[in-house]
Amino acid sequence: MAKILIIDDEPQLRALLARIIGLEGYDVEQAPDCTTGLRLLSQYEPDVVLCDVKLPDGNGVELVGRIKEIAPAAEVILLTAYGNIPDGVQAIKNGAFDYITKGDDNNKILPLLSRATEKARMQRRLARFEAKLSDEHSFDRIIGSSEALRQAVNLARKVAATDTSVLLTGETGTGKEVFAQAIHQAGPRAREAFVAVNCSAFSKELLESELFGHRAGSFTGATKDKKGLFEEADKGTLFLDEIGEMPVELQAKLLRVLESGEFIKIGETRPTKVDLRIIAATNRDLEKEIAAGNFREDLYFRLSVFRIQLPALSQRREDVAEYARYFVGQFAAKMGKRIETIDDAYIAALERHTWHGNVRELRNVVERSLIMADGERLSADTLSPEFRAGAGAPPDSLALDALERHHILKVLEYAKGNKTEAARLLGIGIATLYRKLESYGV
Ligand SMILES: Nc1ncnc2c1ncn2[C@@H]1O[C@H](COP(=O)(O)OP(=O)(O)OP(=O)(O)O)[C@@H](O)[C@H]1O
Repeated sequence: MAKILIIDDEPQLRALLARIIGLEGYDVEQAPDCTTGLRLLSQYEPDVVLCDVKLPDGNGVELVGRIKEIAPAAEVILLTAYGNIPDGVQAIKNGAFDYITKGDDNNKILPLLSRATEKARMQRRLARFEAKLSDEHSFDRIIGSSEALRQAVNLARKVAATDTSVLLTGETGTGKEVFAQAIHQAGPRAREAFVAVNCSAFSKELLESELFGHRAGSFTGATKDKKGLFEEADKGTLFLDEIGEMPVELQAKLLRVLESGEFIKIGETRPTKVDLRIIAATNRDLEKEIAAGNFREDLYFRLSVFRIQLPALSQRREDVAEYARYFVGQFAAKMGKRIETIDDAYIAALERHTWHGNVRELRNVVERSLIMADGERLSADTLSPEFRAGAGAPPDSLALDALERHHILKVLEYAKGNKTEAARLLGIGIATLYRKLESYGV
């Protein structure tokens, strides 16, 4: 039930309003002055405050700012005296939802209340969503207790509080994007946008228009004005993933944006100003790329003011078991399965493996084995044959083929026959999947 707080010093009017509003199904509290109103604000947590202008210990117009400070999600409707429009206008400037003239606008109160409570509810929902999002991307969600990973987390926590550019380096799947988001969330721009772009996913022309935006008609196909990602990320953070793949000509333009905070949209002549934090990531050795003429040294210096190297999983095998348990819990919940025990042989097989795809590969392997799991015990049998082959089992290619067939068909069944999804889960190309299915006569 939506909650309404009425702040008014006239007892009769207050009681009348409370009755009208209460009859509509709202929960109502009353306060005769500012002091009581402010106290009730934190105790009662109203959705909407109906507030008079002239109060014994203050002025309602000025109170609006205080109310919004204490309860940002609450909406305020001011009750102004007849003919006093300037009060209402000032109240809206101070953050009020609207104002109504006492006595004159009685029929407007209920529709206005309904709109104000709806807005307050949306705001609460948004605040909860933002809190959940920031929790999901916080440093606390970064798994791994090895010394190497903890050192990287410590460095990231330190730099997060500043506004410095960060360069995250490390093999694919080591968590560069996870770190970038945590740095953003723990930094001064947490409430602003985090915009990620994968520089390897676009051709040079497309990447340029994605980043800078364009004016309609500036090139064939540019039918509308388009905001670029620099602008989308204004005041927030732009995460440039796979920066090593950015074409050299664009690197020069990026450097200019970093140095001046300005850029020119495609098809425009006037510069646009932006205020950004840049976090870049790469799995390439940028120093080698500089030597080979593929990366600009000046951009490298600019981006690598603070560099964090994320350790590969092969350098911290002690983390494998922790990731495995974490991902088992995550996927079991997602798939509605109950896993009571994880066999030691299962963990041992994962610890033996060489993880070229690092945490991402490990996560995918756990997801696949949960699809295979039938009971409440997760055994090494749920892993694909290559893991078991490494466990010292006698090589029996016929048995392996049969296992592989069983595994692939089960994954395909889980993916509801969607071959692209099955190939993704299996970690093989779609063409390989088709070849295998054909050999099984499927
Ligand atoms: N320390 C970690 N804790 C929890 N999850 C992690 C961690 N590191 C990686 N992951 C998970 O592994 C997957 C890959 O992580 P991410 O995309 O951040 O890697 P990346 O280094 O950016 O990869 P790429 O270079 O391929 O873009 C994601 O699903 C992420 O949630």
